[in-house]
Amino acid sequence: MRGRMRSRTGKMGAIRLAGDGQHIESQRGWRFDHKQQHQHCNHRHSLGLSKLSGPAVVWGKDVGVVGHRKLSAPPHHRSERQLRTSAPPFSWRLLGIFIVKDAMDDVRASSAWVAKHSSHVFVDSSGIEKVVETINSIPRVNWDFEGIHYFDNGPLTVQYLLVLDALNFCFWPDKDLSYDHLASGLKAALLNDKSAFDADRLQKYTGPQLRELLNWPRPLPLEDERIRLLHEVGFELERSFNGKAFNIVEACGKSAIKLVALITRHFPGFRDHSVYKGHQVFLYKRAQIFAADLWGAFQGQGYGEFNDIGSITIMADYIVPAVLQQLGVLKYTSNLVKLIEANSEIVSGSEEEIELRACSIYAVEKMKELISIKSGKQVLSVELDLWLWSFGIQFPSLQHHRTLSIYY
Ligand SMILES: Nc1nc2c(c(CN[C@H]3C=C[C@H](O)[C@@H]3O)cn2[C@@H]2O[C@H](COP(=O)(O)O)[C@@H](O)[C@H]2O)c(=O)[nH]1
Repeated sequence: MRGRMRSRTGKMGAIRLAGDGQHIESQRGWRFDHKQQHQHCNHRHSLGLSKLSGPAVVWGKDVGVVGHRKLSAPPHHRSERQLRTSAPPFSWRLLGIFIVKDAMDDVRASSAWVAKHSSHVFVDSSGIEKVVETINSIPRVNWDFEGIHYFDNGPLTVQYLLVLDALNFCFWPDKDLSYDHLASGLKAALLNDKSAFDADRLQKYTGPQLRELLNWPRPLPLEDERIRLLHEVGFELERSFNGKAFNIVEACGKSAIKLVALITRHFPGFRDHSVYKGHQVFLYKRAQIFAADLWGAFQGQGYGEFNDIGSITIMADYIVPAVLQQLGVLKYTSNLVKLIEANSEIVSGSEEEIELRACSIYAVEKMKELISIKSGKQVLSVELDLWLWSFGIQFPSLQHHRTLSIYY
């Protein structure tokens, strides 16, 4: 497996996973060993990173290497430029190696596969045409249209959004609970105590403490899972990213694709995938919404600047499929209609559940293509998602499918 790494100086160095599966090697003479935790790296082109020390990711085309880098010689008598050019000895603690794939290509391709083989949910192309003909332009919905999110234009907002999206799932079992309670509850908690989402604190919350933080009077749906995921986020943030979510974003060089790859690589709770008719399907709802939320909150600037924001698909949750069905874009079998109307639980990982989510992604990708053909306008899936979702939540009577899931 081969890839290429671009250093900060713009020079290219090939990196590859060695045949023994134990080493990452570069043409420029550095080598990581899985077995040894500490490596010395003396080549000035080898890391190509913006910082001299701290958590860092080296990106190749196919391989990513996550590490924590420390200067082992004191830098007091050298300028930063000298340090870069005179090959200082870095100590590099290897944290992980992962295969870089275009996660959103996986989402798009596997959703299309499901749509082609589906048995319970069908994408109606005439329904898509009607929607595209009826709406002259997609209404622009402001990201924080509800005014419920924390925003300070800095790193704490990134920390807030990661915690928010780690818990952004399955509100429906409590009929009074919604996403708004989570977003505004976490905001109030942070305004009250700026250290509430520090990595060490995240690892210690209990169910009752989370309820208290959100000012929610009774156990939350899937509360144990929510606590497990909070701990996971705190632990991995501390282990690999100096406790700070902005380090994850900074490591991705303005790429949403890399961000989704890194998040799903490091935080198993975000790895939203399943097996459908023997085929692996990737939907990555919460990982993608984290990128979308950054983009929306920071208005495409700073921590929200992604050169490839167009690669994100819609976020397959339980609201958007219901809206698409109302619009005539999705058609269900009568059995599935009965299940949804009776509020029966649809098992997580069942064909029905995967089809509902994957066909929604596929349908909106098709809608996007048609808009581009008809009007020449390039709309983003993120924009279509926010439009469909904000439309759906205005109708509390909208009947959606009910699956107990940590993914959405
Ligand atoms: N596709 C999609 N699904 C989304 C969101 C959001 C919130 N995004 C915020 C970002 C900017 C805006 O200001 C939004 O406030 C939540 N959800 C999902 O909805 C469900 C909750 O529904 P209910 O129980 O009625 O609150 C649940 O699965 C949740 O994960 C979205 O944007 N797109």
